Amino acid sequence: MGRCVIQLVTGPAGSGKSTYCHIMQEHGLAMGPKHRRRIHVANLDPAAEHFRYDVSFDVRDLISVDDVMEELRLGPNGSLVYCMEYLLQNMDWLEENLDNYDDDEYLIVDCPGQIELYTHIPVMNKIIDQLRMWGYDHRMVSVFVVDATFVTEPAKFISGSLLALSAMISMQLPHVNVLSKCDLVEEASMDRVLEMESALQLWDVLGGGNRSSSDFESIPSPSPFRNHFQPPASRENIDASSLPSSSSSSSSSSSPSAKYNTQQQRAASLRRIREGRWNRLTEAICSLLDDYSMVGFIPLNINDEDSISHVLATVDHAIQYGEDLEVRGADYDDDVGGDVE
Ligand SMILES: Nc1nc2c(ncn2[C@@H]2O[C@H](COP(=O)(O)OP(=O)(O)OP(=O)(O)O)[C@@H](O)[C@H]2O)c(=O)[nH]1
Repeated sequence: MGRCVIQLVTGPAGSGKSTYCHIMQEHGLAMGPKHRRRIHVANLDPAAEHFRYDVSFDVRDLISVDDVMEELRLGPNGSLVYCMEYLLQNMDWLEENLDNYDDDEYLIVDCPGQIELYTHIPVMNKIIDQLRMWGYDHRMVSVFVVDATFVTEPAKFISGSLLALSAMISMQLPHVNVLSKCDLVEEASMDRVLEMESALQLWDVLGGGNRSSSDFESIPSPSPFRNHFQPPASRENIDASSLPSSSSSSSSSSSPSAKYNTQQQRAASLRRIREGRWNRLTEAICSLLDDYSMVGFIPLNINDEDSISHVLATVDHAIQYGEDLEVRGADYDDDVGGDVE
């Protein structure tokens, strides 16, 4: 019984996990003769509906969300949790399927994306622990897929980074974050995002920082960032005493439209104060991500073979897959008289 290499593919719903699995399977077969690799793909998502890859084994043969919803009359989320706990109690099913692969084989597992399965009800972590006990400890890598549109808006960028961080910490495996759907993001904008050296810098360029409108002239146009952000007023200029008070509204005018305008001004001032605080909190989170170099993303454009190769090479590197194959190269054989296997 061997211990194949396992890529566990996770990420939010709809982020492109199944597409990633399909693309990698096709890419493995399309690689040159020296590197060609048969990539097996298994589905571990009991709620999956359609996928385009060839499935090696499928958890829905054991249990599916549809069956649980029908038989136990649970909702979709409760059914998913039930299915994963059922899998945990029937791990011999998984062991039997994994036993079909040898040491040199490569398996990608399309996992459910719900973050609750990794944090609140850490059922996926228990499955990973069991895999460790079966001897896959140094044979597993996690690939977290995030939609590229996540990094083109400040709030989504922070949310995506924290989700990726949370997945990395909970799974405790070599970890690669993949930015999917890069073909859908305008090239100029994507290049600019990828040029950024830090989360803080990216946050600033996306318009999250406390900046003046002139700073935004440097963002190339057309750019999705420009549409999504109106720079907030400077924090220093806002304090509670500057807010229009309700008493001033009655003294200035008693007409309904004047009252309405004053209320609008007050609401706008309060919103600016909140934005100032929110920016400071977000900057602190970005600094934390930067200080510990915790989150990075590898872009994936499924229409570009070089991009797919780069992602696969990065994942291989994270798990040191293929390092033992390097010594078999022709150059090395020549150097040592061809004695080395
Ligand atoms: N253009 C483009 N579309 C993509 C890409 N990746 C995924 N999609 C589309 O995004 C949608 C969701 O993709 P899936 O691969 O099913 O995403 P998923 O994460 O497996 O989804 P769930 O398993 O339902 O959570 C589908 O319509 C895909 O065709 C990509 O790289 N480029």
